[in-house]
Amino acid sequence: MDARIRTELTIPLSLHGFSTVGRVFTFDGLLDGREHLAIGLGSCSAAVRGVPAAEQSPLVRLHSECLTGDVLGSERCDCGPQLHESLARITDEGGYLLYLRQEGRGIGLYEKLDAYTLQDTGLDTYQANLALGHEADERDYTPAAQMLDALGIRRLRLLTNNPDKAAQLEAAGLVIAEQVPTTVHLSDANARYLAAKALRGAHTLDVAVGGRGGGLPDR
Ligand SMILES: Nc1nc2c(ncn2[C@@H]2O[C@H](COP(=O)(O)OP(=O)(O)OP(=O)(O)O)[C@@H](O)[C@H]2O)c(=O)[nH]1
Ligand SMILES: [Zn+2]
Repeated sequence: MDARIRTELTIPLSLHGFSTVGRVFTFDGLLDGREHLAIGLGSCSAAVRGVPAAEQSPLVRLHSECLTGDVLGSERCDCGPQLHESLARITDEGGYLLYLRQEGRGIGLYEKLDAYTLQDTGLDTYQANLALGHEADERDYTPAAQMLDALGIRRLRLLTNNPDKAAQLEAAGLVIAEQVPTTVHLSDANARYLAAKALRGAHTLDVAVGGRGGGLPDR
């Protein structure tokens, strides 16, 4: 199914003292009917329609919504610092941040918070999803592929440590010229979470082999 750009507009952005300008795109025809956004930054903050993008490889981040991390600054996960890092790096190199409405790896906010309460009893982030009757990760990046297609992007550099994002975009026909890792934003509060991602979620996080104080715990 094809999607098309519905609206584009320029919005000045400021987060944790970092200011930039975003070209914000909305879409019609996205597979899951959710209100995902694409934000063009740096050299991609100007209108892009009609620009041949075939030979370009913009830096692209698929950022899954995390209200607790992105908005409230929760330290249980690394989403807030990753969002900040992504805005800065993409502004610098030129590309897009796709803000995907996939709260809680696709299970929604209330279910994620229920999963947090289970994690407080000892389950890891994936076990908690399963205990609630969900998949460990329910995200489908088909709408992201549709958005990139609507923006005229066929080839990109993907800012992620999650190989599933690259695999799903490639399966949708996009060319991943490079998988660019994000910084590992490790803190005492998110150490168990990042360890679970590295050990059980196959994320390519250097913390799995080192970390602070002799390495991360097993969950
Ligand atoms: N179900 C659930 N979702 C979580 C939890 N912690 C964070 N999330 C959600 O996970 C998503 C972010 O996924 P991450 O695993 O941090 O990162 P990623 O997007 O898979 O990979 P990167 O591109 O490397 O950052 C957001 O939608 C968060 O709301 C948790 O404990 N349980
Ligand atoms: Zn988060």
